[in-house]
Amino acid sequence: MEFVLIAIAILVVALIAGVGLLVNRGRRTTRLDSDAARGTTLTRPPIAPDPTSGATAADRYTGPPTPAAPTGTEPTSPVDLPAEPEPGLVFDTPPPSAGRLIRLRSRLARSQSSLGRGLLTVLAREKLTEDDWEEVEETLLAADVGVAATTQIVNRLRTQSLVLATASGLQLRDLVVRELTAVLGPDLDRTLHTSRHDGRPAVVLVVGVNGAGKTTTVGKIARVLVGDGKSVLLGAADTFRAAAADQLETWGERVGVLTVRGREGGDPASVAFEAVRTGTEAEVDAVLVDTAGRLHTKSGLMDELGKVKRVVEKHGPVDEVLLVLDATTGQNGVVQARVFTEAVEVTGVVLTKLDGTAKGGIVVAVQRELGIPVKLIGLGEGPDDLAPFEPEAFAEALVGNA
Ligand SMILES: Nc1nc2c(ncn2[C@@H]2O[C@H](COP(=O)(O)OP(=O)(O)OP(=O)(O)O)[C@@H](O)[C@H]2O)c(=O)[nH]1
Repeated sequence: MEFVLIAIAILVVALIAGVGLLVNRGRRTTRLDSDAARGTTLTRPPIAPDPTSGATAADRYTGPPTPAAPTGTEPTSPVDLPAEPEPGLVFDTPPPSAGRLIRLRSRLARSQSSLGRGLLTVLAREKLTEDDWEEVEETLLAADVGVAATTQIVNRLRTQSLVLATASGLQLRDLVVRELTAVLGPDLDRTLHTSRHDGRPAVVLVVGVNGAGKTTTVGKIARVLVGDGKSVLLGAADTFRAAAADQLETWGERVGVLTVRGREGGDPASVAFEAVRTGTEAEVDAVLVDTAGRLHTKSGLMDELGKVKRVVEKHGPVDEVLLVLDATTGQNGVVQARVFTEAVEVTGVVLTKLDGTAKGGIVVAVQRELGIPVKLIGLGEGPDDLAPFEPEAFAEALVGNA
């Protein structure tokens, strides 16, 4: 009887070990060296062993493949070994970011039909009455453009009533595109600071409320940068939710970039610090740090965010603090944003889920009320559904074809 019990116990242990090995296949998480924050680990993408030495390629891996440097210039990263995926595994090669808004413009269909089409339908009427102008105003307000910008657009269109009366469909469309572009802040600086400078990587901190799309956005930005030929390292400073770190590692592994993560419930500032330290040693172009979602109404959590930034700044200034806002939350996003800007100096907004709303005008309200440029927009759940924000292309997409 005893033998049977012992045999069963051995079988169970062997089974658990086998399942563990299968689950972890392809994921290499190693503890960082002794001066790393307690419990912080580094996940390397799965890559093939180097047959010429005892060490595996993973041991020597320092970043994703570096694109060929133009002749006469030095490569920016010390990568001496192109990362080769394990046999059967291939890193994704994301498309470059240029022109994405135009390619993804159909995702704005809901805003296009209610805002763009709505405006054109009213303005095309033969003689515009007071009721018609009220309808124009309501259309803009319903799309969350905001009161100030709505007044500006209506006033400018009214002064052009004579032009409107004789305009062709195409001229009318161009006029509406022009007026929408004007309120979208065409002159704001939307540069995403993700290039190495002063011998260190650019550091990007991503913040926002729960479920806004932060982790997804960090993953998408990593793909944009890899697609544009840059080397990246990810920091999973969302220690609140282990699944968020897993999610980020998966994004990283798909394009061959490293992820630094911490223990669940650990200190997010330590993880962020370690991520920047590791990225600096690996000489990557940019370190992207994901933070936990936090309610703007919880002052303790907002203080924690301030601490994460201060600790990271021990390495040097943070280059970008991107606030991720869910476009479907409408004007509430503006309220959230105001509180976040009090805790950390936000340098740009990423407006996600614009594909799922008819309120594309929220871009205008966010920028005007906060004075912070929208730098990127999320247009879907797909890995490459993130586009740099371009006012004119956005206005064109909202209005559609005449
Ligand atoms: N339709 C659409 N969905 C999006 C977009 N961006 C993110 N999502 C989805 O939004 C959900 C939440 O995204 P996460 O990235 O997990 O959000 P988070 O802010 O990191 O969440 P917490 O860590 O809980 O705070 C996911 O289902 C994403 O696929 C977008 O641009 N469009």
